[in-house]
Amino acid sequence: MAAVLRRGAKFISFGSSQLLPGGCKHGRTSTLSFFSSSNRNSSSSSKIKVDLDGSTGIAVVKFQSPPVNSMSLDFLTELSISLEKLELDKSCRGVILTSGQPKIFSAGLDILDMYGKNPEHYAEFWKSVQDIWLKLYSYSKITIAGINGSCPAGGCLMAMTCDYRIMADDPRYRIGLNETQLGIVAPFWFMDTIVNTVGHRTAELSLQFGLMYSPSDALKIGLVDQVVPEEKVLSTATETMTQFMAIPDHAREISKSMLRKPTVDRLLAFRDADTKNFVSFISKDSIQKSLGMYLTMLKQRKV
Ligand SMILES: CCCCCCCC/C=C\C/C=C/C(=O)SCCNC(=O)CCNC(=O)[C@H](O)C(C)(C)COP(=O)(O)OP(=O)(O)OC[C@H]1O[C@@H](n2cnc3c(N)ncnc32)[C@H](O)[C@@H]1OP(=O)(O)O
Repeated sequence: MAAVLRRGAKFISFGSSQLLPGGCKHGRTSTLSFFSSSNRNSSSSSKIKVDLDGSTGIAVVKFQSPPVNSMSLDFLTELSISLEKLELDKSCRGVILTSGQPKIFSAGLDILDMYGKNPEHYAEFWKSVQDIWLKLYSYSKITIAGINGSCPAGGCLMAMTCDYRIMADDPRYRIGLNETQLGIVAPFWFMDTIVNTVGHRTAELSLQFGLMYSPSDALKIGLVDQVVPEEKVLSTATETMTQFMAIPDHAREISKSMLRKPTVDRLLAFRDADTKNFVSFISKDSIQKSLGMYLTMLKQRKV
């Protein structure tokens, strides 16, 4: 997996990979805001901000982990706690996942959690990735992803767990499972999720090439359900949520569960083996070396 850096171009190459077109640089500080109206229930951990509107039953869960909402162990833990609280909250009927960072929904798994750590850390990290997928893929409430930025790999996986995906119409944004472009293989449950979303043939091409789709191409293959101007992502998500809410909860919930249970059960059955596979794969010297080079390239990239 030789790494090649093409500076000055729109993409960076890692092995045969292309990084997403970017150019945006992000501040590292975050601003927390609070609502005081009696119908709103807001909470904010350092990386996840939750705003539950008691009058509509809709919670907006905003990722606020600068610069790129990468899914670190801390991020995943905070997200998991927030989702658990909302699932137990009877006043919440649906959750919109979106980003508070400009131009990025989520950069996927945090590479720093997969690099230079010990096997115990890799196992803990991987279990938290499995946990968030299990939670979201079998979430009883309605989930909508408001994809207001790029969304590679783990970011795409998280969006695919939702019941509906709305993406901002910006040709610079990309979404997809690009693992093969990084020289790694998407785990079987990532694969199951994309097969369930876009169908087997499209998933085959998508996974083998590690394709990253523009919003309009993602819409064509059914990876997202709607593409709207960026400023309308949240309002469209709210309107769509209202349509889902018109369906009796129990009937919708049972339908979702029946459709997704076999996929969920497959990970549950092989969870330990999957963790062992991940730890042994990510601990390999060759993989660590490649991840190190990839990180260096990300940090050096100036476009
Ligand atoms: C046989 C079976 C065996 C099973 C084994 C399974 C193995 C498979 C394991 C896991 C599957 C992997 C899933 C993943 O999600 S891997 C992560 C994939 N993500 C990416 O490749 C995205 C990389 N990032 C980018 O392309 C860009 O950063 C961007 C388009 C998201 C944003 O671009 P831009 O706005 O220009 O920002 P910068 O590139 O300048 O980045 C800012 C800052 O953030 C750091 N960074 C970016 N992405 C990550 C990341 N995923 N993790 C950690 N850090 C990240 C970047 O390095 C910059 O840092 P700084 O210079 O210090 O500010």
